[in-house]
Amino acid sequence: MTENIIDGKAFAAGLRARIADGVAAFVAKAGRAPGLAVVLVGENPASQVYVRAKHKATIEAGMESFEHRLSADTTQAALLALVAQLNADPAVDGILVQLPLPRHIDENAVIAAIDPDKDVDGFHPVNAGRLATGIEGFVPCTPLGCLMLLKDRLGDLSGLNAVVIGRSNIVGKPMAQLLLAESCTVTVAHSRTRDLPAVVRAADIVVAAVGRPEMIRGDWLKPGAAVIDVGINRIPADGGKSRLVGDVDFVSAAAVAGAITPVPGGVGPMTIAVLLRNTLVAAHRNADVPFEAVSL
Ligand SMILES: NC(=O)C1=CN([C@@H]2O[C@H](COP(=O)(O)OP(=O)(O)OC[C@H]3O[C@@H](n4cnc5c(N)ncnc54)[C@H](OP(=O)(O)O)[C@@H]3O)[C@@H](O)[C@H]2O)C=CC1
Ligand SMILES: Nc1nc(=O)c2c([nH]1)NC[C@@H]1CN(c3ccc(C(=O)N[C@@H](CCC(=O)O)C(=O)O)cc3)C=[N+]21
Repeated sequence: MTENIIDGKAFAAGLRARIADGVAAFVAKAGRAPGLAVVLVGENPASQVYVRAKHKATIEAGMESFEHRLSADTTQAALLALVAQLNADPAVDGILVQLPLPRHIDENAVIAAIDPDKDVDGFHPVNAGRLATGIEGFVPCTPLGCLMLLKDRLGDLSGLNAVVIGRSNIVGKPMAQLLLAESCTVTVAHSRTRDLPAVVRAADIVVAAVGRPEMIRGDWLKPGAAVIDVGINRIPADGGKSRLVGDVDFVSAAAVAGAITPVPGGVGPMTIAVLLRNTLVAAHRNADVPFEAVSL
């Protein structure tokens, strides 16, 4: 049974192709390419992989990529100075500071320093507030990518019971806001939730953003539920290697779910495609060019 698998990788490739068309149209009108600045502090191996993937996708979409790699001992003041420089640079439409940051740097202070209208991650409190109050702004890439996959598969989501497992500022909370705005009945579960399997069993939509390998099992699910697995967990595999698994036990869940995203190849590729989408939207706003949203 493979028809219930949601191919995020293919959906993301289609989205990136539509974005590339949008970039070409923007260049024709504005006389410049949209620009994305990515800041990486330190040598976290996973972060290096993501930053490389973002750079490649940015170039392939026809955008300008500005990469800033800083050493792990960079001071908070130096990072804030770089953010201020990027805020003031007219060639930079979007700014992403890769998380996590080294422990001696206050992530909230850095996020708050980014110009909200260049905050293509949607992490700034102004954008969180806009999302919560229904004002247009930047929506975090991972939850917006999850919503796109859900709407593509299910159409209208109104009235459905949705459970979001996880309440982080970058995934769980904005995911819950997006589902609420689609008129779902939303439950947000977390580490203090009592009887999580029973909560999950009531859900038509399950979004797992926990960071615990294969925690959500098929026998927790309501048959036919749509399952979106945000988790990215690297676990040991045979031969001293490692492999990537989600927060959902894919084999048991796929036997019960009506639709399910795999890991890898599900939500991860969507995150990067939506980052490009947000950057294209930012470029239109910054250049004062009207944005004709063609299913982006
Ligand atoms: N695919 C992608 O593009 C992305 C993937 N990720 C992945 O998504 C996952 C979540 O990321 P993130 O939101 O940043 O993680 P956080 O660690 O910030 O948040 C995890 C959340 O899960 C909750 N939680 C932990 N244990 C349990 C449990 N046993 N039962 C129920 N809830 C629990 C925590 O609850 P509490 O608040 O009570 O502590 C917390 O709210 C990770 O695997 C991460 O790698 C993240 C970003 C992008
Ligand atoms: N400021 C900031 N913004 C982020 O959006 C951000 C961040 N910091 N820090 C880390 C998380 C994580 N994240 C992912 C992006 C792509 C994949 C992705 O493409 N995953 C592939 C597999 C990649 C692999 O093989 O390792 C997949 O799931 O198919 C995963 C995770 C963005 N994040």
